[in-house]
Amino acid sequence: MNLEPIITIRGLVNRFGTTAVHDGLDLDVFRGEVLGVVGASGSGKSVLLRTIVGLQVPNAGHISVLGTDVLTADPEHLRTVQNRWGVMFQGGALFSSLTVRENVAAPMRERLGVDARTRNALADLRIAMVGLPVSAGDKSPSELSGGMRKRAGLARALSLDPEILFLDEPTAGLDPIGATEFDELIKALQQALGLTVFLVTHDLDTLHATCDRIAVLAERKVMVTGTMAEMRLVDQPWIHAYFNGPRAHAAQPMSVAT
Ligand SMILES: Nc1ncnc2c1ncn2[C@@H]1O[C@H](COP(=O)(O)OP(=O)(O)OP(=O)(O)O)[C@@H](O)[C@H]1O
Repeated sequence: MNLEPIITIRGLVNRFGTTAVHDGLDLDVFRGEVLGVVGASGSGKSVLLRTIVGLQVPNAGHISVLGTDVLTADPEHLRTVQNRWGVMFQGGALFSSLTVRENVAAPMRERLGVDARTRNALADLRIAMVGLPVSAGDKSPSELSGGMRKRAGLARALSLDPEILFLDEPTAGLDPIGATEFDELIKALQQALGLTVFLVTHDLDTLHATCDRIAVLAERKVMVTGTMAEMRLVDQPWIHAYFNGPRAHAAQPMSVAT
C-alpha cells in the first residue's frame, strides 16, 4: 500500500441543534487500504460517511476526495468525482420497483447515459462479481434473502467501476456464516479491483478479516488510528474494552488468540 491520501478530512464539524457530533475531526484515508471506522453507537460513524459522500452538509471543515474539495466543487466537477466512488448503505437501499439488474444498471443510466444493452451486460458482470447467480438479475429485491440483497447492494455500489467503496455496516443482520462470506467477498473484490474501502462497522470479525487500519471515533473526533494490534494497546477505556473484551478475543484468528 502506498501512503497517498485519497480522502483528507480536516476540522470537520457536524452539529444537530446544539449537539456536536463531530468537532474538529481529522482523518486521512490512503489509496488501496481498507479502513474500518468504529466507535460507540451514536459516535457519528454514519454521519461521517454521509458527509464525505455529500448527503450531509457539515457546519465547518474541509473534505478532499481524489484531490477535489467536495464541499466547494462546482456541481459538474463534483459529479465526475462522485462517479469514482460507490456507496453501499445498510440493507442495500435498493429501489423496490426495479429488478436487481435495473438497480445495478441505474447509476450507469443516470450518471453516464450508457445504452440499455451495454448497461445490462455490465450489470450482469457486477451481479456475477458479487457471487449472485445471473438469474437474480431478473428478480425484484423483495424476492431475495437479506444476504442476497446485501450482495445486490454491493453490485450496485460497484456499478460505475469505482476507485473508492463506502460500506455502512455491510454485515449487519447477516448470520455468522453469511457475514464471513461477505467479509471474504469484500476482501477479494478489494484486492482484485484495487479498491480503497471506507467501512463503517461494529463487527470485530469484519475488522480482523478485511481491515488494514482502524479509525476509532470518540469524543467527537477520530481519537486514534492504527492496526488491530495497535488498537489492543491503546489505553482509553472504550477502546480497551472494545478491542480486548470477550468478543474481541473470540474474533481473533486462532494463531493470535493462543
Ligand atoms: N439527520 C439527523 N438529525 C438529527 N440528529 C442526527 C441526524 N443524523 C444523525 N443524528 C445524530 O447524530 C449522532 C450520530 O449518529 P450516527 O448515525 O452517525 O451514529 P453511529 O456512530 O453511526 O451509530 P450506530 O453505531 O448506532 O449506527 C446520533 O446521536 C444521531 O442521533
